[in-house]
Formats: sequence, C-alpha cells, structure tokens
Amino acid sequence: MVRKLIAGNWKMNGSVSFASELVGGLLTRIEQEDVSADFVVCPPAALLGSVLALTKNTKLSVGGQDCHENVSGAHTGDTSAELLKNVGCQYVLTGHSERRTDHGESNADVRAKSKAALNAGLVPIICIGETESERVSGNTLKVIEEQVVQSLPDEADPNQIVLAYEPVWAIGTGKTATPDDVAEVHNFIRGLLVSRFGDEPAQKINILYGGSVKPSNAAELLAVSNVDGALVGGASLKVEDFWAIGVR
Ligand SMILES: O=C(CO)COP(=O)(O)O
Repeated sequence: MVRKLIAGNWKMNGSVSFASELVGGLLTRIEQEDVSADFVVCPPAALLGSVLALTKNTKLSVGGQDCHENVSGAHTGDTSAELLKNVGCQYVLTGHSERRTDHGESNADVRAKSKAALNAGLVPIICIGETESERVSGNTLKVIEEQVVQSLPDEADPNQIVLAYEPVWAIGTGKTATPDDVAEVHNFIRGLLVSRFGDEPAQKINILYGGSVKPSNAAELLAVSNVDGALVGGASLKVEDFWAIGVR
C-alpha cells in the first residue's frame, strides 16, 4: 500500500491573504503532527508565487491546475509544465472534468499535457470520471477504461503518475459515490494499471477519489480498497476540513 496523498484543488478561488492564512494553518499542523499522508495544494496560477514562497523547504507540496502541452511559445494565457517546474511545483492536475467541459479538452489533450508534465519532471495527477448520464446508462467502466487508456502517455512512469477518479456528478454537488461504487471503479482502474505496468509497479500508483469529499465521509471513502488518497475541492478551502480529511 502506498502512502496516502491528499490534494486540494482550490479551483478559481482564493486571494493573497487567503493563501497566506490557509497555507500558514496547514504548515503549523504539518510541523506539529506526525502525519501519515502527503499533502499538496493546487492554487490558481496567479497565486502560485505566493504559495510557493510560503511552502519553500516545507513538507507541503504545490501543484498547478493545468499545463500547456508545449514547452514555450505563443500561447497567451497558458502556462507550461516547464515553467511550473521552474517555479517550484511538484505536481500538476491534468484532465480535470472542469477543463474537459469548459475548455473542450479531449483524452488526447490530456495525454499530451500529461506527457509534457512528465517531460518537465512534474507528477501529473490525471483526472478521469464519468458523467451522470454515462453512469445511468451503465457505461461507467467503459468510459473509465477509455479515459485511462487514452489519457495516459506512452512514457508514463508508474513512479511518477497519480490518477484521480472524480465522478463528474459528485463534484461540488454534495453527492458522493457509495463506498461500493468507489471500490468497483478503483479496483477496475488498478486492474487496468496492472495490465499496463505489471503488478508490482501498478501497486505504487496513488489512485485518488474526488467528489464532495469532506471530513464526515473521508474516513469511509479512504478505507475503501485501492483508494490511496483524495482530491478535494470545496473542503480544501478550510484548514480544519482539509486537515481532518487527511489526518485521523
Ligand atoms: O473537483 C473536485 C476536486 O478536483 C472535487 O470538488 P468538490 O470536493 O468541491 O466536490
């Protein structure tokens, strides 16, 4: 079993003062407790500088929320994986369902971005998950298989990738998948990874669950087999809640 990873996706939230308060609160706790999970925060791009300055030489890691597939160039408004690495990030989210929806990102785009992340020395947290209609029509595992097969780049190294299963209908809705549903999909994803990388390497890959994770349901979800952490949205914006999800 791998060490659990608790990632906070701030999405388009926060400010300089918010970042300083939240990160300050997390650092105080990380320094005082013997923590059995790794924590990472993914602030919006404009706050990366502030957060990276606060987390320098600490145990709190930082990730971007997206990266461009190219190293540099004429791509106004985008950020390359190389630059994220250069400023001090260790992770980057790729293929979050909000990027897939808001920016029309396909599995091929996610694959290219994840490849760029790996080339830059970042760990891509590759997000996958079915929509409500895909679940209702019984296509969950088919969609997950397509996303895993098509979003993972050929150069994916099992020591350097994280997967995050986020059912789209559970994001920001307060609805969570049942432990049985989560177990079914996480076991299925592990099976796909075993076929691709072999048993031992595949066991090293953290598979996170995301979608309305909060302190009241975290223990149950994190106890499910093959759930190696959480990708947290709303509850990652409150120090006590984010901390309580990862530390028990
Ligand atoms: O999208 C998510 C994390 O990436 C989940 O968001 P919520 O925890 O707010 O449902």
